[in-house]
Amino acid sequence: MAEIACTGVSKLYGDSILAVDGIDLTFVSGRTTALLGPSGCGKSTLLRLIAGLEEPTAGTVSIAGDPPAALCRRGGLSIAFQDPCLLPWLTVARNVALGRKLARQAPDPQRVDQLINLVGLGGFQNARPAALSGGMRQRAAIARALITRPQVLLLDEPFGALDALTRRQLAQDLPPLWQEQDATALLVTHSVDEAVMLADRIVVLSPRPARVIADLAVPLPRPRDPETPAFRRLAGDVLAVLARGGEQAQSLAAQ
Ligand SMILES: Nc1ncnc2c1ncn2[C@@H]1O[C@H](COP(=O)(O)OP(=O)(O)OP(=O)(O)O)[C@@H](O)[C@H]1O
Repeated sequence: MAEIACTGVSKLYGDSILAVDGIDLTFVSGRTTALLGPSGCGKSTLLRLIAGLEEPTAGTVSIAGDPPAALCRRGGLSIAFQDPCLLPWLTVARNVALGRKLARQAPDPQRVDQLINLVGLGGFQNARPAALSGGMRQRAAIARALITRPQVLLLDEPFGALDALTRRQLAQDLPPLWQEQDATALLVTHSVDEAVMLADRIVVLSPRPARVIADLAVPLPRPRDPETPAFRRLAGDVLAVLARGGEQAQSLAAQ
């Protein structure tokens, strides 16, 4: 079990850029949470703090009671960024397999194949990144993040460069992959539909500095269809919360 606990987490860049302000959140195993907020609000900063890539200026982040670095060292934490960061000289299969090598796990060519097929790259195992579209590279990066069967999976707008149809397909196909292994998954997004499609829980953040303005359950069965009335209703509610958060921040700034 890899419960993530953020306690009073803040991040100040330099003297004046407060990106994250006093976040208290717990994320439990087997659940997918979307961190939703307007552009520049501090979502990626919060994700980097949880990954241990940056240190908070106040508060603490722990995973299963330890600092994030402890899980990283054991290969239990994977992160996929919007920029896929594939190694150009390696094939798709080798890029995906690299995830296990870096985590010092034994090779598992069968899982490499399975994941490549699942993200819709079947037939491109031997292609190099230069021969792929941006969206295909992103899908390869998602497969690489999943190859270690991580206990914690952090996704920073991983579907940003994908077309609407592929996003929808991956949103259906991917969550079962990390749910079956009881991973604690966090997804950063500014798309309400993506949050409702993928998550069990949506944490809505204010404009910078990121503060929690709502913490909502997504009680929709899977697979989800964005065209259904229940989906549209929930997406509308979330959007209203997001818009209210923006208005509150503007009126505070004006005071
Ligand atoms: N290394 C850094 N040094 C200084 N300021 C930074 C740094 N990283 C982020 N910031 C600032 O912190 C704020 C939050 O940035 P962050 O990337 O976390 O937002 P975001 O919500 O993920 O944005 P987007 O949705 O546009 O990706 C921004 O004002 C950004 O300029």
